[in-house]
Amino acid sequence: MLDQDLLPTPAEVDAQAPLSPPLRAAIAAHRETIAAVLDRRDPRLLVIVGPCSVHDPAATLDYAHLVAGAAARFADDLVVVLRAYLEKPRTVAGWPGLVRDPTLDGKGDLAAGLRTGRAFLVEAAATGLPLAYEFVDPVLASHVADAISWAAIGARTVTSPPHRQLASWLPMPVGMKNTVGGRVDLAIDALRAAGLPHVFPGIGRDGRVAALRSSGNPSAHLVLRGGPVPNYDAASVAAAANALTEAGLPSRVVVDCSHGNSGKDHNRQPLVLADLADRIAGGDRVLAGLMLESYLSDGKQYPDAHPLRPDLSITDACLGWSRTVPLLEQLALAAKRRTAR
Ligand SMILES: O=C[C@H](O)[C@H](O)COP(=O)(O)O
Ligand SMILES: C=C(OP(=O)(O)O)C(=O)O
Repeated sequence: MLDQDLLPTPAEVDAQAPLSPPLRAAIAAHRETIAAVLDRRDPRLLVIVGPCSVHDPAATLDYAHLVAGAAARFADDLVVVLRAYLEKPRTVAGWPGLVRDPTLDGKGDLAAGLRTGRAFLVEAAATGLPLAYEFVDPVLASHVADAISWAAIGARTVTSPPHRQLASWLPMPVGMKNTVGGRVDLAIDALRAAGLPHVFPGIGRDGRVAALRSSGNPSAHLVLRGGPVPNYDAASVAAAANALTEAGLPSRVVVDCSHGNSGKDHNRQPLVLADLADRIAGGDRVLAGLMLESYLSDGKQYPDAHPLRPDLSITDACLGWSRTVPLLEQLALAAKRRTAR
């Protein structure tokens, strides 16, 4: 029995689910808008919102249309980006995401996962929303990167040199998360590495292993996601901003209201957000953006639930859409007040 399956190349998945020229132009414009928010050339607030993971593409597209409606409504004050996460980094083990296990049964049909995932990204991009993606496996980056407008290097991979080098090559702003243990200094090391040019092995469009050459990511930034204790409070954000300045980096941060900042309790996300919204309304300009884990319905289910609900997260618990809309309103008002100051 063969112990390997050949995967479609980036060019092959692109040919099956291509991005049209207008969509490519829209993605280029989204990347520039997000970079402008991070540079304070655009006074709006970045809001990265969406499910922990995509397990049902059709239901996630329904959710994306709701987000697109809200994004248009709040466009004067917010730049809303959809979490379109197709790979999940697990602490030990667990469902690794749609690309790695599209049938959710452990079969690991990566070829199908890449095709399904790519088709989802193209449809999600067609809603007009910028897409956010955590690049978990650098080998798969070239299959999806052209559809993505904001990237994360996550808390479990931020210390990895291949991920830092990948970030230096990715053509969109990349958020580096502090580690699971709460280390912000290691994320700052990652930002410094991502800002530099590198030559490193990766997968080219034809699927061959290639020497990729990067010129450094000009829009890499810090994402505070909490650790054993939260780090969204004013003192932690100020300490992170000082550390960024000392490292010669721009002092702007994105704060993740979920993960270590919510203790993985989705009911705490609105409390975290309310605190941040107050500070933004009060004129805090270090806070460039926020992340929220939100989906159609509130909470989560186990991935082996029968029947599996399309509208409920199978990884981290999310806020339901009806609880998300008032939070977007709150953030839009806070951003408007900050701009008016
Ligand atoms: O964001 C999702 C999870 O927090 C991440 O993939 C880790 O999950 P785990 O600790 O349940 O493996
Ligand atoms: C896994 C995630 O975050 P973190 O790396 O902060 O745990 C995520 O955002 O899905």
